Amino acid sequence: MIRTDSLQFTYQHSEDEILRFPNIDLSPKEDLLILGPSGVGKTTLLHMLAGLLPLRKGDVFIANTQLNKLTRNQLDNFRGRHIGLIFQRTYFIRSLSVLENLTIRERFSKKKSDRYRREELVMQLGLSNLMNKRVYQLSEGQQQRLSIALGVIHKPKIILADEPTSDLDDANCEKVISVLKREAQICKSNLVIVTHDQRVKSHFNNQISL
Ligand SMILES: Nc1ncnc2c1ncn2[C@@H]1O[C@H](COP(=O)(O)OP(=O)(O)OP(=O)(O)O)[C@@H](O)[C@H]1O
Repeated sequence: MIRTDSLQFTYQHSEDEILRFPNIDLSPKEDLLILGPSGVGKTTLLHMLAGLLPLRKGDVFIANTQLNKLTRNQLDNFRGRHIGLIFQRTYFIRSLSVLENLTIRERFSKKKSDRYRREELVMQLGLSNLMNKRVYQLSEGQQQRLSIALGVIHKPKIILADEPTSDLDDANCEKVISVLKREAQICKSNLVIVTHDQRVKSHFNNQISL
């Protein structure tokens, strides 16, 4: 469940540009596609939903937790446990293996490590044979699939994906969307995608445009 109320954001040194966002109200397991042209504030909104940007105006509730009522530590713990982030630019530990990156992400969530879940997920994403490779040895496409695995391994309550398909050909775009939807179903989470990729539109009924 995700609910936002009267969200606004202004970046420091850009005080004349106020970004205003429509309210969001998602029931458990509901998907949302957020569309909009470059610069309109899609990434900013996603970062506010993830508690990565301070909420100066407006509220975000995730599974009945009001993000702006949490202390910094509580917010970090909440994000680690309950939010799955798939960024445009991914943050791996490049000198470690695929398996080590996944294990660290699992540990960070403070949830019990689930070997079956990990093996099933990497198989779905075609990463099973790459578990002992270091991240710098992977191709771009393999790294992108790993970023999805890292975003969902801990079964988050919400999965937030920023432009997950923008650099992909049509076949891989379809594949990534179906993997994300399937993971959201398995994790019983809300899936929120922000994109300007019009190919993704037909896959989601629930859409807002910024
Ligand atoms: N750190 C920052 N400091 C100041 N302004 C910023 C900062 N980050 C983003 N902005 C500005 O805020 C606005 C919204 O940016 P944002 O990245 O959220 O847009 P977007 O819709 O995700 O764009 P894109 O599709 O190109 O990724 C833009 O005008 C951008 O220039």
